[in-house]
Amino acid sequence: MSINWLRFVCPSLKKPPLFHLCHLPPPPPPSSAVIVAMSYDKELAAAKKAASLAARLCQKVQKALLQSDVQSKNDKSPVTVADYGSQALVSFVLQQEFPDNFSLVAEEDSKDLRKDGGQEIVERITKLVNDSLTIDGSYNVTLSTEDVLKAIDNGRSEGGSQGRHWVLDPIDGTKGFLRGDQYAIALALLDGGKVVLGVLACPNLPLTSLSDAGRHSPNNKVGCLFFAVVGGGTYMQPLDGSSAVKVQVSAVENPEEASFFESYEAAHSMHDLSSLIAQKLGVKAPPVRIDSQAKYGALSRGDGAIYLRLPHKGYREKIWDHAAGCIVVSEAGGVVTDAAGQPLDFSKGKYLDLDTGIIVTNQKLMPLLFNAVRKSIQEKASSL
Ligand SMILES: Nc1ncnc2c1ncn2[C@@H]1O[C@H](COP(=O)(O)O)[C@@H](OP(=O)(O)O)[C@H]1O
Ligand SMILES: [Mg+2]
Ligand SMILES: [Mg+2]
Ligand SMILES: [Mg+2]
Repeated sequence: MSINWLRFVCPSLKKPPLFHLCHLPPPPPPSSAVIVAMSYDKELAAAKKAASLAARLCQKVQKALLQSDVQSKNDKSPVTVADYGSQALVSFVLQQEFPDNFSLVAEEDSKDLRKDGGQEIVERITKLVNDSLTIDGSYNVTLSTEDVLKAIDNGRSEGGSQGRHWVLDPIDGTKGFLRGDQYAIALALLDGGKVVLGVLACPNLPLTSLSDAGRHSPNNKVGCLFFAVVGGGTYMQPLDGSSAVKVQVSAVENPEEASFFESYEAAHSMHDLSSLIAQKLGVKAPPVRIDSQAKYGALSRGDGAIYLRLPHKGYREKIWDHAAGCIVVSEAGGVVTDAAGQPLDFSKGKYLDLDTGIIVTNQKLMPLLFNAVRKSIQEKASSL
């Protein structure tokens, strides 16, 4: 199995804390104004379909990967046939559903695939995508390798504050995917620079809480689809399509009873800083380290109460790593801010322009968490 390797890098500080939801609606209009409720029904149905199809493609590849035991210890950010296949598939489905108004900001591009020696991998990706489309049966097409490369490159939009843009991470947590652990297909819709819809497919996330005893039992089914539309709450359903349930973040108010999530990869978040924060809060449980936006999904249903993401200096967060997760948590009653207490701003293009770190919890715990984060960051800086 061929695997190409990519890498990324690089953040800032400002303004007083606000504790807003990340997609906070504008202030209410005067009572005489006509309120037009925006419906995103068609977009939600398309996003769920695209993410579920992509999840199936990824599951197939992950199974083959694990069986053939192809893994790597290279610590650069990886990209696999499944990342490309997932992006091509989601891009194709969305373009079919919204041919007149289609803009996609997505993580991957076809540059490496078009290089010498890339043909074999492109053929594999094309086969995976066509197999997925055949199983689905809604589109009577067979894509060529060039169609697949174009579908991948249709994710080159820059996003921004005007109009609608889909935001896709075709596999978030590629390192987790390669290890056989957690990963997510994360798809969101921006409208006027705000996240209005998010879907998170988490093929390896147990349907029952991560905090439940016996979660490693072979009977514990995995595969969750979280979805949220602005103002409509957050729902979770099994990836196999059975019915959805509304979910809520944890109601824990006492930080000693809170458990928290952080990245599995220490390079993605400073584990020493989160331990200091946990210590200040009096959190008793050890951190739960998992890959990808599955953390946002798990938090939205109350598996844990806090998610801390504190990247090393210089790392710039990309919108596709947080857009879907942010609305999934905030519609479930949670709060997502940067380390300065500001809501995340998805309107500035591919990157989030934020103060070092992202903090996520429920509304009751946020003030305590925010203070602990600020104090810990100051202490760490003065000890250097
Ligand atoms: N040095 C770094 N610091 C912070 N995040 C990083 C990073 N290197 C990669 N990432 C991002 O972390 C994401 C995975 O998040 P997590 O740590 O929550 O699993 C990666 O997404 P991809 O796997 O889509 O590339 C990548 O965008
Ligand atoms: Mg990546
Ligand atoms: Mg990612
Ligand atoms: Mg990715």
